[in-house]
Amino acid sequence: MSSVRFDAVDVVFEDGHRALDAVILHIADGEIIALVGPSGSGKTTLLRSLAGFTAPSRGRISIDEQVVSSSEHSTAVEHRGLGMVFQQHALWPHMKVGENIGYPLRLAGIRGGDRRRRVEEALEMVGLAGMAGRRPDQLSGGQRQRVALARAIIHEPRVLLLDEALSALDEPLRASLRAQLQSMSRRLGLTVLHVTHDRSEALAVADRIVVLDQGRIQQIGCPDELMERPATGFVAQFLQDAALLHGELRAEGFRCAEMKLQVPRESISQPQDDGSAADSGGSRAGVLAVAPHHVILSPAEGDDAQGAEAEVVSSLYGRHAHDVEVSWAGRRLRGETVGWRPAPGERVRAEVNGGVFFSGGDLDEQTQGDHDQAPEDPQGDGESVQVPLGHTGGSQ
Ligand SMILES: Nc1ncnc2c1ncn2[C@@H]1O[C@H](COP(=O)(O)OP(=O)(O)OP(=O)(O)O)[C@@H](O)[C@H]1O
Repeated sequence: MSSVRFDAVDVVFEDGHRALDAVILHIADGEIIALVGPSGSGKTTLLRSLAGFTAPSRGRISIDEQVVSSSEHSTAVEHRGLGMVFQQHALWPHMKVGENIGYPLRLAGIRGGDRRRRVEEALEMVGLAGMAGRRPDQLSGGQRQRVALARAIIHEPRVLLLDEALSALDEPLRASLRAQLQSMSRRLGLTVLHVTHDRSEALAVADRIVVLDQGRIQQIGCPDELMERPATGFVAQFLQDAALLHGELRAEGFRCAEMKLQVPRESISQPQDDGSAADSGGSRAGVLAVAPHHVILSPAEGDDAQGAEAEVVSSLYGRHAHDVEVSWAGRRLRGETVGWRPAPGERVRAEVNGGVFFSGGDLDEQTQGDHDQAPEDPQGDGESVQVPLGHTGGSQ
């Protein structure tokens, strides 16, 4: 329904913490944007500053070219024309479902049959037709969340803001609501800003994904772009659980001396290609981001066993491919196996058949987050490992 612009927005809290740092983000009318990043990266702050709950310290936020937030001016929350859904569905327990959903219309002075008709339409839109007379405590968690969604869209918001709106739901309900959300947003032409911890959800529903880290935008792009051309090692690690290997890129390929690893040049992509010294016979130091699909594992004793020896650390079942973590020359790498699932402790052969190279990459010790002796990521989702790579994208 509307376009949104963040122009060089900083948010610095009273204690001096900079939660948003020079954020530039232009969202087109009708676009679905997912906002992802590690805990504390500024996702909720970005959403709250668009909603009007948090004021920028610098820069401007506009909806449809109208400035709603700047350091001098702030449009009241209720006059921004936004719909919001949060993780915990905040329904009024004493009101029936229909009254909950119709409340924004009541405030706007829309009465009687017109209001009832629009409530029924909104209920139908979220798959709850005929439930207007129920009380919230007679609904399941997923149904309550859909009521919250219906209430957020009933007054045709300019922008729909979702903060972990599906996170409290279990699969497969979450998957079906995800699909419903996407098709409903398309049908209504809604502009959506969706904050989520769930990387696969972001890739599934969004037109473009914004990756935030420490208040700065690392990359903005459609799912294919982010997966195939991550702008930084951080993005590759965060979205794909890529391992970051230090080494040198030469004409013949990437070499990581520490792991005695050689990856052929033709299977390496370079987002920052700058007339490569390596192509002209020189070499460049940097980092190879190796995603799980680049790590080829095979049984140690097989006829066609190749590569280096590695030990299986964990082995998780996957519907399409099993998720196998190995310890290889003191490093932890995640790989995938199909039709064969090795057990923890088993010796396997490991090879790397590709990756994305980032030259320079002033990495500090935290990059070694997937080192054997480093503290492990407690959630196993890569989100608590922070990698400050020199290059920051911030591209549009
Ligand atoms: N009112 C505040 N005063 C000071 N610091 C704050 C305040 N609100 C948030 N922060 C800090 O700002 C940073 C960004 O917080 P924010 O809630 O936006 O992160 P997030 O990416 O949404 O995190 P999560 O995924 O854990 O919800 C965090 O370091 C947080 O501690």
